[in-house]
Parts: sequence; C-alpha cells; structure tokens
Amino acid sequence: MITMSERSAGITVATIHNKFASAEVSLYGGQVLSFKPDDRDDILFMSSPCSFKPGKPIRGGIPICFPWFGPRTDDPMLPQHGFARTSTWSIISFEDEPENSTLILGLSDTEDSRRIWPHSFAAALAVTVSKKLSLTLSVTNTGGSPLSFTDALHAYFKVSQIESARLIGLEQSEYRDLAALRSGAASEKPDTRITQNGEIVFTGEIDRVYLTDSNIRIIDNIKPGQIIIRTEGFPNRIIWNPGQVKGEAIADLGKKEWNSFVCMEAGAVDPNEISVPPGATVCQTMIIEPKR
Ligand SMILES: O=P(O)(O)OC[C@H]1O[C@@H](O)[C@H](O)[C@@H](O)[C@@H]1O
Repeated sequence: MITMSERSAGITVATIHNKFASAEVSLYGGQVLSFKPDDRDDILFMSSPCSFKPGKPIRGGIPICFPWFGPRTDDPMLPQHGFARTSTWSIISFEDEPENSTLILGLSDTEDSRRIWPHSFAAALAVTVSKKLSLTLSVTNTGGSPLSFTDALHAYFKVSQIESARLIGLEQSEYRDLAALRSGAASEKPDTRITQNGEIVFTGEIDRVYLTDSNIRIIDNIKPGQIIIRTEGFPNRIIWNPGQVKGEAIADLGKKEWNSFVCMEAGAVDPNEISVPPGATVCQTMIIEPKR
C-alpha cells in the first residue's frame, strides 16, 4: 500500500506499508526518510531540527549524492554532494507484490542542471521495501557524448550511542582520511592510503573513503541486533560521523544528535568515478538487512 502526504510546503512524501515493513520516501531529494522493519523502530536516523525546506538538503535517511560526491573540485561554489538531493524527483511507477513493494522515482537533466553539469541523463531510483530495504540507482546517458559521475547513497543509520557502536567489514582495507586532508596536515596528501587496523570504533570525528566494496555490519552494542549492508556497483564505502565538536556546530542537527548516527555510505568516489557511454545505463544497488 502507498499513501501520499505533504511533509511541508513542496515536500511530498510517499509512505509504503506492507506485511514486512514500512518506509517513507520523499520525492524531494528522491530520499528514503525512514525504514521500519516489522513496524519496529526506525533503523534510519533523521535530524530533529531538519526543516524540510526545498533548496536545503534533508539531514537523515538516505540522501543521494549525485552527480558528484563531496565538493566539486573544479568549482567549490557548486553545491556539495551534487544536485540530486535538492531536486524533486517524479514517480515513475509503484508495484505492490505479496512479498515486497517497489517505488521507482526518476530525475532527468534540466536547463538548470545542464548549466552546472553539462550532460543529458535519466536517473531512476528503485526503492524496494520488504524484510530488507533495497535501493537501485540507475543512470542512463541520454546524450551523445560520454559522461562520468561520482556518487553515494549517504545512509544515516541510527545508533543508541556512537561510542558504543562498532562497524565490521573494513578490517585491512585501505582508506583516504578526508578529515586529516581537510585539516591540512603537511603529511597528508590526497593519494595517502592508510590501512584499517581492526573493526571501526568511534572515538571522535571520522570521515574516510574506503577503497573496497566489502559487506558491512553495524553493531549497536546497546540494542540487540545488527544491520548488514551489501552492494553491487559501488566500489567505495564512506564512513562519516562528525564527532562532538563539529557535530554541535552543524546547524540542522540537534545538539546531541551527532551521537545518534553513523553514516555508512555506498559510493563511487574519485578515482573510481563511473563512466557511461552514450545510450548506456549503469546500475548500482545497496541492500540493507536488519537482523534481530
Ligand atoms: O553536510 P553534508 O553536505 O550533508 O555532508 C555531510 C558529510 O558527508 C560525508 O559524506 C562527507 O564525507 C563529509 O565530509 C561531509 O561532512
């Protein structure tokens, strides 16, 4: 079953409900806002002061970073993480099967998008709600010249408290430390690779791009259960939590809320950008499986 409602002026939300789960998807941003398996607690985090105002990104759920991840290196004035998360997507279709429900949203180039990213494209996001939450982003190059993009499904997972959570699956993987690079440490160069030693525990700011597509497990350690994340077509994992100092300075985040989420993003980040020849389509999938 699907029902549509207005979250605020200009923000339409589809609520999907079936025998396994419920989920909310905002057409603004093409963004999953919540996923409640068995109608239990949401496994996704949503910032409480988030204003849901067109023009601003929604902080929580699963924003889509596309067609670039992070700041645009050739023009830092352009919006961080691209324009997909601040664009309104259209509904392409909705199908309710006995075991799952799939909503497909679409976004194509416009005059405005071509001004900052001169490409013709048709993107579709298929959100399947079942025991698992599955997102497939497909991008078709509808123009006559090759296009390439970087991207991420920037999932915010709720945790009871970040210092107690653990993230498993990246042991021995190499990463680039974006936080260290930003701090301008002389020893840090964009191509510096560090090897992950053991599981990830959170003791302060973490902002890293891992050069791997391995499966991830998030363990809350206070609540029982875990979340398993698998992907196809996403060569990178990005792990982000701002820590207390930077977290308290984020205007659209509640004062203590930096402590209540971890972002585990499936991405294709420089130098792993995705190239799409004219007429071709590239698909990337993220599957999120909550386990009791
Ligand atoms: O505040 P934004 O634009 O949503 O970005 C949040 C974070 O997103 C992460 O993906 C980046 O690696 C971080 O550097 C960034 O701070």
